[in-house]
Amino acid sequence: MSILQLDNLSKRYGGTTALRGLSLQVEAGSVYGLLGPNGSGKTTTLGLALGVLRADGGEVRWFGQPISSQSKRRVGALLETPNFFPYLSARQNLLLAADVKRAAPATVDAALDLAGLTARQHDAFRGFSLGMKQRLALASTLLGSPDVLVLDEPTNGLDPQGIAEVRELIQRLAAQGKTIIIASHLLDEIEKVCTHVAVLQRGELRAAGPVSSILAATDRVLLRLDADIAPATLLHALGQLPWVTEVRPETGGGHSAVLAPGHTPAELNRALFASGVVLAGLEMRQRSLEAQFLELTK
Ligand SMILES: Nc1ncnc2c1ncn2[C@@H]1O[C@H](COP(=O)(O)OP(=O)(O)OP(=O)(O)O)[C@@H](O)[C@H]1O
Repeated sequence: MSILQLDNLSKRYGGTTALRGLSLQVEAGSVYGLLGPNGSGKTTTLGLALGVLRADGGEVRWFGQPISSQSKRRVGALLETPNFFPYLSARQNLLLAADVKRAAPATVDAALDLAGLTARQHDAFRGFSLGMKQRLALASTLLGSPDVLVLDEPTNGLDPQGIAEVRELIQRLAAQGKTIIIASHLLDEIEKVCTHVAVLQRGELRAAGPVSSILAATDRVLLRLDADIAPATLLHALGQLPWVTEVRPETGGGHSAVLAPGHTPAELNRALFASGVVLAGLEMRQRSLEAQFLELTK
């Protein structure tokens, strides 16, 4: 089922075009990452999706329908860090937040539990670590038990420990079946927690799909030859395969090459064998998402 569908969304701020015809679809149960450098339009996308900003063109549909107060109740959002009262406990802060949201006070217990804060619920917010503070912020989005969470840069400003805690929490929420939409400029974050990714650059969609297929789209394989086969023979054979590109010698020995989407290392092995090249080794060497991201957004 489609949870969120953005169709041809556009947004300008005065002379700045923040989004240009953005379309994407988030399916139920996915952890959908919006990845892009600063200023690429991630926050604008989330603001439009949540109905906090008005689009200049295009359409937003939640659960197959235009945004409504009913659909808003099913979505918990964390766009900026909420202001908690430093001297109040985690529990008291959440009870206040529940009151503002008109969420049942009973959902506070579930939110504390999911955020792993039950044992510290009576401690004052001011004594919390950065990670705990952010987990409390996430807990506040869970009030009212929304099906979907929308998080803008959820690990921004956290120390490594805090980042790990928040990532674990996001993974826990995903395992519970929540659909999660995360904007981030961190490749690592998207790679670690997301099932799907949309890459934005200057307000335009550059790539979208399952994280695994975006990774697989430019797989690099390492090829090692039997000692009695000349590298020139390999290079000639590779030159006959239009779906093999970027062939280069590797410093550690052997050659590497990139396979076009849809082609597998096994297929390469068969094709080389058919042209008389026997490989001593064939190893998958995925390029890091970082390299791809840099390439996509350069
Ligand atoms: N209120 C605003 N007024 C004018 N320009 C804006 C406004 N909000 C965003 N912009 C511009 O729109 C573009 C997209 O910004 P947006 O905040 O959506 O990007 P982002 O990817 O979320 O970046 P960041 O991570 O830095 O927030 C940028 O060029 C930004 O300067």
